[in-house]
Amino acid sequence: MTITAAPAGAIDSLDARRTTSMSPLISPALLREEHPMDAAVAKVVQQGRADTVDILTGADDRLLVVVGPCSVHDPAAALDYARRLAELAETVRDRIHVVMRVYFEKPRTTLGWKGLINDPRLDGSFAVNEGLRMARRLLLDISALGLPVGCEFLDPITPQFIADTVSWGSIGARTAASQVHRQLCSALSMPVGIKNSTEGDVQVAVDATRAAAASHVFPGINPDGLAALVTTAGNPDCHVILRGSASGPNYDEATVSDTMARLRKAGLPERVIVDASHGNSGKDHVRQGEVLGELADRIAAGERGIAGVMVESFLEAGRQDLTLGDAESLTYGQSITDACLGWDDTAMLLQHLASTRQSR
Ligand SMILES: O=C[C@H](O)[C@H](O)COP(=O)(O)O
Ligand SMILES: C=C(OP(=O)(O)O)C(=O)O
Repeated sequence: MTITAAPAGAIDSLDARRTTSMSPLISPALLREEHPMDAAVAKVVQQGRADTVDILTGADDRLLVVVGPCSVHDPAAALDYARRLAELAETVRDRIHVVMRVYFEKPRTTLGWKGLINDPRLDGSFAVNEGLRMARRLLLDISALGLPVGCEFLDPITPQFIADTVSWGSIGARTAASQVHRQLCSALSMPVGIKNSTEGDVQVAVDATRAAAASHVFPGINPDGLAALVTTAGNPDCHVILRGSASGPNYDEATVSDTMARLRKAGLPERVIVDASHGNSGKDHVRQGEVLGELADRIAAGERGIAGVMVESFLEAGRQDLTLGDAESLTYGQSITDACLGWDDTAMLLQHLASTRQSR
C-alpha cells in the first residue's frame, strides 16, 4: 500500500475547524514574578490552611466560616468588603475561623458572565491576562489584611497562577463528578471542599473526596506554562460540602448523618461543611440567615460533624443583572451573580454564630 501525504493545509482543516483564534497567555511564573508573595502573606496563607485542617480533624474546636461574595466583579468593592470582614474576623477569632470567599471563576448552568479572570472588563472582551493579574493582586491584597482566602477552582490551568495564595479551595456542584477536577484536587496544597451535585447527589462528593485523596498522574502545565506530566501525592484534606439542590435543602440532621455514614463506609473522615446558600436557601439570600440560625442551634446542642459553613455575602444585599459593556451603571458592592446577604446582616449572623459557639 502506498501512503500519500495529505495536501498542504488539509490536516489543519481537520483539527482547527472551530478554533477561531489563539493568543498568548502569560505564564504562571511571570505572573508570580510580577505579583510576588511576601513573607507576611505567606504566613497568613499557611496559618489559614493549618487552622482549616485542624478544624477538619477536630484538633481545633472552632467553626470554619467561608464567607464573601458569590463572585468578585469589582476588586475595589471586594477589598472594601475584606477590610470590614478582617476587622470582624479578629473579634470572633477565638470561636470562628473566617476565610473570605474570593471567587473568580463561575460555572454557569448554561451561559452567562464566567467571572473576573475570564472577562475582567465585564464587556465580553475576555482580557484573560488582565483578569489573572487582577485576581492575583486582589488575593495578595486581601491576604495582607490577615484574612485567608478561599477560591473555587474551575479551569484546571488557573491554579498555577493563584493557588499559592489560597487557604481553602472548592470544587463546585457542576464539576464534582469530573475526573479532571478530582485529579486537580489531589495536587492542590490546601484543603478543598467538594459539593454535592445540583441534582442533590451526595455520593458523588464522597466519591470525589476519596478519589482526590489518592495519587494521580495527568497532563497539566508547569510554572513556565509548558505542557507537563503531573504526578501528585493525593490530598487528604478534601471534604464534602452540602449545598442542597433544585429539589430543596439538604442541611437537615438526617442528611448530615447519612453523609457521615457514607464517609465512614468510604474510609474517610466524618466531617462536612454546609453551604447556607444555593439549594439550601433556594437562592433566596434572606433564607441564608434562617439556615445559619438553625445550624447554630444544632451545633450548640451538640450535633457533631458540621465543621463549617459557607455564606454568600457582599456589601449590599441581593443581586443585580449585568449588561455587558455597561459596568458603570452597576450598584457598588452588589452581586452580579447569586444574591448575597448584605454587610449588616452578615456581621450580625457571624456574631450570633460566635456567641452560640461560646455556649457550646
Ligand atoms: O454560585 C453561582 C451560581 O449559582 C452558579 O455559578 C450557577 O449560576 P447560573 O445557574 O446562574 O448559571
Ligand atoms: C457555584 C457555586 O456553587 P455551586 O457549585 O454549589 O452551584 C458557588 O459556590 O459559587
